[in-house]
Amino acid sequence: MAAAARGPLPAAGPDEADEAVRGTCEDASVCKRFAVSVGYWEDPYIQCFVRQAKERKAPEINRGYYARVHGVSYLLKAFLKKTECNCQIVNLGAGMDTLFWRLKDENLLPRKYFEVDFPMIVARKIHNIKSKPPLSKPIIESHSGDSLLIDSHSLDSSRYSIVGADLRFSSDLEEKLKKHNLDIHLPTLLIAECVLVYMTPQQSANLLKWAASTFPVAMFINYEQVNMTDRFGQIMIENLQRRQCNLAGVEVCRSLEAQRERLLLNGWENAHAIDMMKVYSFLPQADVKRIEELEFLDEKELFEQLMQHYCICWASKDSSNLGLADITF
Ligand SMILES: C[S@@+](CC[C@H](N)C(=O)[O-])C[C@H]1O[C@@H](n2cnc3c(N)ncnc32)[C@H](O)[C@@H]1O
Repeated sequence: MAAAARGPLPAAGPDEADEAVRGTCEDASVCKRFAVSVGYWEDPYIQCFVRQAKERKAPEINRGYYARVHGVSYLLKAFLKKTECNCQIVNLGAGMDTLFWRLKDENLLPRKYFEVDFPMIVARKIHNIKSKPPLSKPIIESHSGDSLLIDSHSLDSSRYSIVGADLRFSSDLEEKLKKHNLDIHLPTLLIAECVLVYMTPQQSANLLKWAASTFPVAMFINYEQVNMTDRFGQIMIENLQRRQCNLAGVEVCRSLEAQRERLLLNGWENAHAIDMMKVYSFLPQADVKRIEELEFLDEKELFEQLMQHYCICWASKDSSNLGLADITF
């Protein structure tokens, strides 16, 4: 994490602000692509969405992404196990995420996998899918029934749908997802990876409330910033503001307790929030040994600070007693 540059912070208008938020999609996929190229984890699909990063990413960033991908995947697989894949996943603000293809390779596809992002991001993702057989073939293979619907703004197959919508408007979101055969009675996992922080606390509360009141059996996984009121957090905020990117929801990212409380206040139960240093301490020792040998990490203190400023939060609702409340690291 670079130190903050000096000078006044420019203000962004609403369109510029949304454009800057959409730009974070690129940041996430470029960082994941770089970490994959160094060997942190395997993902043959990410290269279909992003060319190799021009600049190297620092080892602390790569390790952080490893813990993020591993942490989200650990909870997700626990959910798939509890539901025996008889479920659906809704990935909110999915960007260029490759989870659908990775789950298919592992024979772990849910009954249906949905992704939502801004229409412009969705159009970009669909363009890639249409032009790259390693992406389109698995969708065609997993599809059954009527013809697969794919145009420049949405994709609907029997196992995978991509929907263009603004998550700040949950009624519009529900209508669009239902057109793609969302089944509110199926156990549902909602994932938000670095997404809620770009909405105001009221908007993310509406989204969380909508999800909690719509799905009787569900789990929510949220990965994002935490402990943002200290000096390190302020530098992170300033660095993003310099790119016109405003963390509208940063107030909820003040502490682990605030993150947990938000889930409870908006209709979720069994809520947990842990920082990424803790997640790192839960990684299997063999994995830690392998990734720590990949690159020399000079800035141990910086790595620890970075990891203390991101967290994974999860919560569930379980009227069918599937045991979702037991899911933990
Ligand atoms: C930091 S990126 C993360 C992408 C992906 N979740 C990942 O981890 O690779 C944030 C994503 O959320 C999307 N996003 C943010 N606010 C949104 C909103 N209000 N409606 C739809 N998508 C949104 C952005 O377009 C972007 O793709």
